[in-house]
Amino acid sequence: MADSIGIAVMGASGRMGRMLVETVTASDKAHLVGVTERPGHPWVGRDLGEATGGARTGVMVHDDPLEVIVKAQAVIDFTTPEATLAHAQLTAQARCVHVIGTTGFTDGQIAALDAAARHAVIVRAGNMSLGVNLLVRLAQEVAHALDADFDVEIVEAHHRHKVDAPSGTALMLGEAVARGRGVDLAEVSDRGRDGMTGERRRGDIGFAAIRGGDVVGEHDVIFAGAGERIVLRHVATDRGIFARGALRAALWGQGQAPGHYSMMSVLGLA
Ligand SMILES: NC(=O)C1=CN([C@@H]2O[C@H](COP(=O)(O)OP(=O)(O)OC[C@H]3O[C@@H](n4cnc5c(N)ncnc54)[C@H](O)[C@@H]3O)[C@@H](O)[C@H]2O)C=CC1
Ligand SMILES: O=C(O)C1=N[C@H](C(=O)O)C[C@H](O)C1
Repeated sequence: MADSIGIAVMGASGRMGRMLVETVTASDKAHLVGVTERPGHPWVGRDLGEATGGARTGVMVHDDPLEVIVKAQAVIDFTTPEATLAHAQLTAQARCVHVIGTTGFTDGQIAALDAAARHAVIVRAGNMSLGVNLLVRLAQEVAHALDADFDVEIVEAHHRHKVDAPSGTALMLGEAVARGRGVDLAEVSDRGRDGMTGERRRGDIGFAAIRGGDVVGEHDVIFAGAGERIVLRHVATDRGIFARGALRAALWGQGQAPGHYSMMSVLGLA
């Protein structure tokens, strides 16, 4: 285990938490040093393996994040914005790499993460997959090549349990299009059309969200012009792509200077 880094997974019973535990456990570059769940969760105080109906692992489920952060070289966090913010205070104090997959932050919450990143390495992305991060780059280039004669619409679909919209990925794609056009997304973002909306405003970037069933995550960036349409699409069929990206970020973060990084840096696309 000399070269293996110790990882803590927050929110271990979640859809992503389970996938992260599996991915870290299977890795020869990292090992699990602890996991957490929210206070009151039935897994708290139990052995992780037994909680999932398997054999004992010796890894206990804690509801106190500090218990696991002090043992970890990297924390992987796909929980809620409030929990992630609380974790960021502790990872900054412990100088521990904090990989954040959580989405749905307010601008104020992101500013708080910027402050924590003055002391520790934070890698945060609304989508940790290689494919989506490449799509972000492509969307920026296509937006740069086209003018506002092409209307941009970002359409995303997710499972029925997702609580935030637009998705973190849709916002990454919107930011990329805005960057490509040299505009501020906040000035041109058009979300949640309903009723007598009036005609589409030239240059707006539209967002639409579909929720249903067990859709892992699908994103289209549509450039709609007169007589033609370009559609850039990513379809996720397995949450393993996000977990593998998060583990890669945790390994990449070791030895980096404090800062608030994205997956673009991890993947060498920055
Ligand atoms: N960046 C990326 O690549 C991806 C990001 N996500 C994001 O990750 C987040 C989680 O997604 P899911 O796993 O689908 O949700 P989930 O609801 O299945 O899991 C979240 C887990 O966090 C736990 N939790 C809540 N508060 C906690 C606390 N204070 N301490 C410890 N655990 C706590 C919950 O009990 C739950 O088990 C969402 O924001 C989602 O959008 C999801 C997939 C990929
Ligand atoms: O909640 C999810 O499931 C996902 N969330 C991320 C997002 O908000 O974009 C990434 C992925 O699409 C799955």
